[in-house]
Amino acid sequence: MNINTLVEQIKKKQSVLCVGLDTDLDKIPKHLLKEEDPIFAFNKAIIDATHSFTVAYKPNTAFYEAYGLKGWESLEKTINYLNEKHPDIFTIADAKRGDIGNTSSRYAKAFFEDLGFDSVTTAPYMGKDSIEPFLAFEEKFTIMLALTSNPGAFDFQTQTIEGTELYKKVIATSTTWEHSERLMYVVGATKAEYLAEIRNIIPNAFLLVPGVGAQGGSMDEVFKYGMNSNAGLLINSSRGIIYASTSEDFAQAAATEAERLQKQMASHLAKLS
Ligand SMILES: O=c1ccn([C@@H]2O[C@H](COP(=O)(O)O)[C@@H](O)[C@H]2O)c(=O)[nH]1
Repeated sequence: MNINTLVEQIKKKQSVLCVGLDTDLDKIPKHLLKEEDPIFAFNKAIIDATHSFTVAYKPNTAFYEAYGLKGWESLEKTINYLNEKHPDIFTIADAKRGDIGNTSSRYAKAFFEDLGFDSVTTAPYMGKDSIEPFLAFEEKFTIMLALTSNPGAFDFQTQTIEGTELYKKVIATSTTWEHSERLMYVVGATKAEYLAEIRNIIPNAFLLVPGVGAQGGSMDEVFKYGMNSNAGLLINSSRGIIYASTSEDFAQAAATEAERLQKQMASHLAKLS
């Protein structure tokens, strides 16, 4: 996808909402378990109910890989459904990959070419040659973990090395790589107070921000410190939306929660031209 399409969608829908499809057979409504593919049936119902409030969907691949071949088929059906029905909605494979170059190039092929996602999340710990194979793909985006939402982010990411916090060094270094314009960054909503400094390093990049809702991050703080002139944000909610109800009314409840978040976002996005 072209970045302009994403920005147009944000302005049109007055939303930066990303719905996380972390679909768990132990949590979805029991009546769906009799379907041939309960995971896809659930995802389809969630997509049908929420697409007008959202600009992105993010299946976390762990929830599909956990069910082996069947899970991978559900993931493939989900991305095919999104690409056919909603080609203007941005798709994220939350897979957190990254390996030596020739292995990373296989991951990039799998998510960008074979499955057809617009973007994939990557872990930058192995450095430039582990990320470059993803950046080689035109009109695809590589979303690098920068400052994550979990408590363990303080173990390494915020540690100071030679006078600079590691996450800042990672972000700044990545801006020197070829095709760095195809990079986006994960910053947890639970770390919103760090966003102003992150914006000093990458004023124009899009940030994928998980951690509102179940993890306790504040959406208002994310907008306050992280918004740029294109919005520059994709704010993810997974459990808060898809499990808003675990009964037969789950899709309607998901739509109600997605609309509530979209309205909150619209009040901030109104400031954009
Ligand atoms: O720093 C990170 C990176 C990724 N995630 C993922 O986002 C969703 C969050 O789910 P919620 O249910 O809205 O808490 C999930 O897929 C995580 O693996 C993250 O939370 N933090």
